[in-house]
Amino acid sequence: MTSPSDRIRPARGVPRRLTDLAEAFDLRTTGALPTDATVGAVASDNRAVASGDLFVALPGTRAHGADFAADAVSRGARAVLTDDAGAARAARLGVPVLVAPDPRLVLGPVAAWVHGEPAGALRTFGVTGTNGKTTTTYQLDHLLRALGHTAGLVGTVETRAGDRVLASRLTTPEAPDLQALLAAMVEDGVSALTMEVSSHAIAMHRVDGVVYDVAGFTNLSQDHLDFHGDLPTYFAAKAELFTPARSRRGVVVVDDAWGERMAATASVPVETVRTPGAAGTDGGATADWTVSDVATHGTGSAFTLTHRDGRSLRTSTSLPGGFNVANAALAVVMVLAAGVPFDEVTAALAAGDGLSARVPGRMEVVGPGGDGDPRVVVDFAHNTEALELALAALRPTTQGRLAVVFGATGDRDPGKRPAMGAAAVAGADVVWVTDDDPHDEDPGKVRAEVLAGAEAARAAAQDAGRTVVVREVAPRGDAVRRAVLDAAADDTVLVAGRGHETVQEVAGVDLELDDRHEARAGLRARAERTATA
Ligand SMILES: CC(=O)N[C@H]1[C@@H](OP(=O)(O)OP(=O)(O)OC[C@H]2O[C@@H](n3ccc(=O)[nH]c3=O)[C@H](O)[C@@H]2O)O[C@H](CO)[C@@H](O)[C@@H]1O[C@H](C)C(=O)N[C@@H](C)C(=O)N[C@H](CCC(=O)O)C(=O)O
Ligand SMILES: Nc1ncnc2c1ncn2[C@@H]1O[C@H](COP(=O)(O)OP(=O)(O)OP(=O)(O)O)[C@@H](O)[C@H]1O
Repeated sequence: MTSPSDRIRPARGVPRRLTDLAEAFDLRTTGALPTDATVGAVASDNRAVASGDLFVALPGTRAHGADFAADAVSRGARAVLTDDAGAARAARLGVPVLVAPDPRLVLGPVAAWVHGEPAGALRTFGVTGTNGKTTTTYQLDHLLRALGHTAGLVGTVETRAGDRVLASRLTTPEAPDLQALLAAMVEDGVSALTMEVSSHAIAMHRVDGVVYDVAGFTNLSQDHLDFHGDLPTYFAAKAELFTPARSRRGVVVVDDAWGERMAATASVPVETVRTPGAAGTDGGATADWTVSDVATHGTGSAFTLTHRDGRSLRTSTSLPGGFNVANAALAVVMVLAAGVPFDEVTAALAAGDGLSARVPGRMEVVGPGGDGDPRVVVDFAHNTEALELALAALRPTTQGRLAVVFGATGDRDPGKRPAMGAAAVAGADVVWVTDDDPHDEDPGKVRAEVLAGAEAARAAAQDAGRTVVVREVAPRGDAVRRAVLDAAADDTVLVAGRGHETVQEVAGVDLELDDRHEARAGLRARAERTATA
């Protein structure tokens, strides 16, 4: 995990006058601004402040940024931008104070202005959706590099600016970090940026100040309702991305009603993509792009992508499952929507072995199976739909039993816990209920809510003549190792929910926990058991 002070900043920059800033954004000041006062960057967390920064003190749910303004000034902040409440507390710090009614609303445009609007110097792609953002951005990054771009990537797993890499704290960074990152990318010669745009980020104005050349939409299902309240509000947050203030063009997967609604409500030009996974539609006749002829190809799938004007290409993705065909198709169409010529994209796909990016913790094969061992796959699925799809993706290539190890996140979305338990029983033969990230919630209580759904589904499956084994094991490391040890040679074990994550937050303590490491420990224990048998 990185701390707020870890951020990628440009090495050079043109300091901007505070008087120009106050005028450009119509900011009230609590006194005369020195005409020579300048700022070179922006920070909204005191721990990230460097000399010459503007510190933006935001009101929050847990604190007001003004609580940290004195420390920010001691770290070299040249001025404070805040609201009226913050201004009263920052007044005696000996630096200019600028006031905005809602500083979070101006934070993005101010940070972009201070850094010289860096997004304008990049080809920019933003991907939103409940599931598939990380996978799609990695595939986009892979294709942009195959096209010769120096590509930048921002998302849940990591932030890459050319050769600089930083582990991510948020899926979508706060505006000061994002704009500094974009400025550093421009400085490093990055020509194309791909990033995940979470619904939280849109709702909290983190990406204000960026107009994406192309915005992509994967899908919408139940998640994060503890923040958005309900699905229509969650949808509305994502729909914001497909407006002229935030993007120039859009590409929308219309495999479900939410996708069709996104395409219909977008106020920017949109191209639609439909795959054979489309539920309850007319099979794609009305989509701009249609995926067809999906076939197993190595560990993933080959597929054909055809436009209504007849243009067609055949390519592949290395990641299994129909949903990864949708992610791959979305990535290709987003690049085409950016104006890259069709034949250049076709050639780059051929040269780059299709969409073959390895996405950390997304259907990551830790043990391929064979030599007496089960196949072991680690995935990030942590909501009901993702779990269903991940299990469905692995079932066709599982000769024996399909086992799943998973839990539900504490302090988030309790409504989805029984449904995840039921989804696991519906899709697997052996279900190991364990912990995910409990955060500050009692892990046993979270497991019990998941088990309630699992047990009900298990009883129903038994009545229908299908036996499913449901077990509860904690802590998570034990559950992963036991599932791998318990599996037969022709089984598959899916370890779902945490993917690439290496830290488990338990009651405020960050514990080292990497599912891939635990899975490999289980495979080693099998080898030792065989050796001593
Ligand atoms: C719901 C949400 O997103 N909250 C974010 C929000 O919190 P907040 O407005 O309540 O702020 P606060 O924590 O009260 O702090 C107030 C101000 O004081 C500042 N501060 C705070 C502490 C300190 O020591 N120094 C300091 O300067 C903060 O930077 C902030 O400006 O602003 C904070 C500062 O940037 C974020 O840390 C916090 O993200 C929390 C940690 C979080 O968990 N966010 C998750 C839900 C999130 O954003 N997830 C999405 C992905 C979702 C998905 O698709 O899975 C993401 O984009 O990562
Ligand atoms: N297009 C899709 N539709 C449904 N499920 C998907 C899709 N793509 C991936 N998944 C499933 O969702 C999980 C998360 O995928 P990924 O990390 O790419 O999505 P994400 O939107 O970035 O998730 P998060 O917002 O939590 O970071 C995967 O591990 C997989 O199980």
